Amino acid sequence: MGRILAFIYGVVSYGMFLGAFGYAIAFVGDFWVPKTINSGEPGAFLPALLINAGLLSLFAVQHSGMARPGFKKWWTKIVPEPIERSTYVLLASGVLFLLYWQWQPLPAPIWSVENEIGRWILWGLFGLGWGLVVYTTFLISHAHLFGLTQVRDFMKDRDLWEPKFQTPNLYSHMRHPMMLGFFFAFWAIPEMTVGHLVFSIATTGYILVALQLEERDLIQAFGDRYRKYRKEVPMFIPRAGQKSTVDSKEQNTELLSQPFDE
Ligand SMILES: C[S@@+](CC[C@H](N)C(=O)[O-])C[C@H]1O[C@@H](n2cnc3c(N)ncnc32)[C@H](O)[C@@H]1O
Repeated sequence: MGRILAFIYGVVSYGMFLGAFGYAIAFVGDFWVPKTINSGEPGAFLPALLINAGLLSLFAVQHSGMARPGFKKWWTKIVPEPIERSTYVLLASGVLFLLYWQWQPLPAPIWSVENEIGRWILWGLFGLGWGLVVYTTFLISHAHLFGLTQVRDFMKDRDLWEPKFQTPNLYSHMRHPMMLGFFFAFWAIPEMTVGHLVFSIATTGYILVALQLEERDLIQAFGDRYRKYRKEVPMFIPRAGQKSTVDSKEQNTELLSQPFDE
């Protein structure tokens, strides 16, 4: 019974993520949904800025803090390991909904692209960015990233599957294609407002810091193979004719068996 409930919990958390992710596209793009990054009655500048900074900080602390091995080691004493990722996904989605709800608009324009072709190019890059984010989740493991593999394995009474070091497809040319997608999604905007600029600068800064933490954990888990990959493959901008020579099939099993050790 507990295993079925855990599975249902995982699926519900995943549904919340889908809602939060879909809403993010319209929120950032300023279309379709009732509350967007620029909609609502603007208030005083400083309080609005502080509220937005608080919302973004809450997201950053939850998102990066709860992803650290040290935190997981402690957290899984309270939350059972099979639903740890689903709980992370659920809380991240909840924080995102709070951000959409409480975000304060700062609608003063920074730039406005009037040229029709220029606008289409920017919207194209915006769409490409979100598409890249979705696509890359499937390259490593979509189901594991959002906790579905874990609850399925638990329901079927199997050992929990851990993702291995991988360099498939785009990952053999750049280390962080998903974050590159977010950069396009956050910056390729024909009508840039002060509020949107605050959002784009803060999220870009956050991603650059969060990636340092992620890579530290990847080195901890995969050792020299990740170090070599890091030397060969740039973070975002691929080098012509160059790709990773690290064999991601050859697994570093002794390190992977202790993913929570720091
Ligand atoms: C949200 S994904 C982002 C991946 C990457 N930073 C990107 O921008 O494409 C984060 C998860 O991917 C995992 N990850 C990142 N690169 C990986 C790789 N080459 N092989 C396996 N897992 C990886 C991290 O350990 C983390 O659990």
